[in-house]
Amino acid sequence: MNDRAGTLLSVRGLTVRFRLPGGRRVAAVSDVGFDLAAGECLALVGESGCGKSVLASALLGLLPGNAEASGTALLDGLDLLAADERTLARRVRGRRVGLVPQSPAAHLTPVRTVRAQLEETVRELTPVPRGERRAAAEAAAARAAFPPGHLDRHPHELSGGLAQRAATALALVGDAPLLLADEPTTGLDRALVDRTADELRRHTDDGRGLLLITHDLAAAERIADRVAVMYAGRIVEVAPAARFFGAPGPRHPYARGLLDALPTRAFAPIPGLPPELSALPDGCAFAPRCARVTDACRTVPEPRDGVACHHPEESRA
Ligand SMILES: Nc1ncnc2c1ncn2[C@@H]1O[C@H](COP(=O)(O)OP(=O)(O)OP(=O)(O)O)[C@@H](O)[C@H]1O
Ligand code: NI
Repeated sequence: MNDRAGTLLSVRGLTVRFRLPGGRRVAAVSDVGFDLAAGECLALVGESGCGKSVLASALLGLLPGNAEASGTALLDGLDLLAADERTLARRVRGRRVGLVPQSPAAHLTPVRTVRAQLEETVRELTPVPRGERRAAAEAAAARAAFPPGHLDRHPHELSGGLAQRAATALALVGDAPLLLADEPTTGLDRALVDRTADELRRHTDDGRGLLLITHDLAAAERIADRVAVMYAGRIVEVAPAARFFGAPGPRHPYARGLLDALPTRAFAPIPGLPPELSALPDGCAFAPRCARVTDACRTVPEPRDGVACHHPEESRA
């Protein structure tokens, strides 16, 4: 599942800064790099405000006007960060990158039925001739396990779970090789979280790459092949999910703290708060909260073996 030869998305040096009035700058994403293969799910986890959604917006060319992005993000040879809006609109969004949104209810158009929205998206994104759009829309619904009997309903007539499936069906219409899911399970109960996660996994097993953005570590553990942990705009650890959630466990002190904070584990929160991204300290951003801090932490650690820390926990494999 980690077939490097099948790399679908390759991100290097991705950095996003927001300019604020008064000359302040928000370092939302800093020097992020990762690869994602076809058929692979990479979970991007980290506390609220660490830059996950900004990273996703950068990949989709949907950053607001006060943002500056640099770096590269190659998807099938096309640099998403260098592409112009026309290319992104015509060739990328929906066609090469399917977006499973954070809040499906907000993403769906309230005044139109699910069927109408699916058919419209089929018309926009695929060459399917008019007479076959109805069948194509029904096929997309089926792929997302959306029940055909509910196709003629409006979004407000759907449960949270069905709204999520409708949004996923829309994301699947263009048969994009990369799926980007930003908090797809927010607001769902545990059973629905599991089901939604399993469905996303199924679309990954069909050969798509899935970037799953979530702060739900249980969902990440359930379906991810690898986990990337973000802190204050940087990826501080990337590890195979089995090693991260099992043995030897996370190696970055922040990543270990995230897992230890889970109610199902030690239930011990990390002391302190993440830094303001408009006033990042020099050096390692986690140092002020880290029990293992040393003088070396005054510089930003370079990632080594998937961990950006001057004193990672030893691999106990
Ligand atoms: N348009 C903007 N202008 C200035 N700062 C912004 C803007 N959009 C986002 N930010 C800042 O960028 C940082 C990263 O935000 P982001 O939404 O990516 O966090 P996140 O990790 O997705 O959090 P959550 O889990 O809550 O969704 C935050 O500090 C946020 O305030
Ligand atoms: Ni977010």
